[in-house]
Amino acid sequence: IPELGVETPQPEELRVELNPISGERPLTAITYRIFQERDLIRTFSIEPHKLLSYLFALEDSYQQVPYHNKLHRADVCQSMHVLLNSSGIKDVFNEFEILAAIFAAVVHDVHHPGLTNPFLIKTKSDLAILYNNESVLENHHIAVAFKLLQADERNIFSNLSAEQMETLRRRVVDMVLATDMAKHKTLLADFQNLLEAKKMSGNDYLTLESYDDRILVLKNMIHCADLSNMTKPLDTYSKWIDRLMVEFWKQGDAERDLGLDISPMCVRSPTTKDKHQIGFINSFVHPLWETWGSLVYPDANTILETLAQNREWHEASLAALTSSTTDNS
Ligand SMILES: C=CNC(=O)N1CCc2c(sc(NC(=O)Cc3ccccc3)c2C(=O)OC=C)C1
Repeated sequence: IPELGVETPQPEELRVELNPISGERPLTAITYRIFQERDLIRTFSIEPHKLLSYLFALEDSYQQVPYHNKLHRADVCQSMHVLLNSSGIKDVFNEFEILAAIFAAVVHDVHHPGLTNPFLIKTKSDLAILYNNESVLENHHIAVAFKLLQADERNIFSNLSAEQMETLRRRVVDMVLATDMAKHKTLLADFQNLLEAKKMSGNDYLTLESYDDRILVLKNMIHCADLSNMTKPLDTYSKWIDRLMVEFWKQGDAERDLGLDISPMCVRSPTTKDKHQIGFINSFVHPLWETWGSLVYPDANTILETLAQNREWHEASLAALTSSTTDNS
């Protein structure tokens, strides 16, 4: 498969043509490139025009929300691509698992309404009724992703056997469901138990035999990719937070208008952003990345340092805010 996806006598002209697409279509550009780099198109005889049609449809299947949009999906897809190459697990996963992992990352938030599961549940939304309050958003993302595959011109897996398709679907469902924040504590505890057991067995590299052990690592990997904003350099990280806070504050306004309790991170106040980030990093992000860091040691050391610095930045910013408010109080 040529670098630009199609044979051309004028690669430079085509590259100029394609650039605006990668600007408007970051998800398609990034995902297509990753499929190429990992040779997935050739290995699974994926027809390039079907891959582009599917990615375009995926990119166009979204609601106008500031954070949970195609940029976030492109970001998680790229982060997954990097995490799959971490030392200690680089040669663990086979091409089928890699196909499932990249696909799960690119579809994991498709058609996200910009609202949280607790909100959808307490407002008795159609989605919560449809999915019986169980991982409401995540079930929706998976259903939309596979619905889009049903059109023949978008079925990128048409050359997989029925059995391969069944296993791929199982893996994608397992990974996307694992991005539900409500599953975090169990997912991380199982991951820590697995690593403890492996350490006890003494061999220094990770050997994963069972489907359950293998998918458990991939579930934690996509969960890490989904919560990787706080491990990025501050200027990138703060751009993500600003997008997310707009989404949360809009939800807070809706909760207020509906006479519902306002979720803590949706309260419009100067200290919410810092308080929520500090709490979220302490309860979810640091424990998860510390465990991941022990699996891929020393690959995640920089990430863990950046995470600590970002948390300190919020603590300093909160201290400055609260001292200034106490000053003039
Ligand atoms: C750039 C910074 N990013 C963040 O601060 N977050 C990432 C996304 C997120 C939260 S808090 C939260 N969600 C909630 O806090 C609501 C909730 C609480 C408990 C169970 C399920 C949902 C989410 C979220 O939904 O992402 C899903 C992976 C915090």
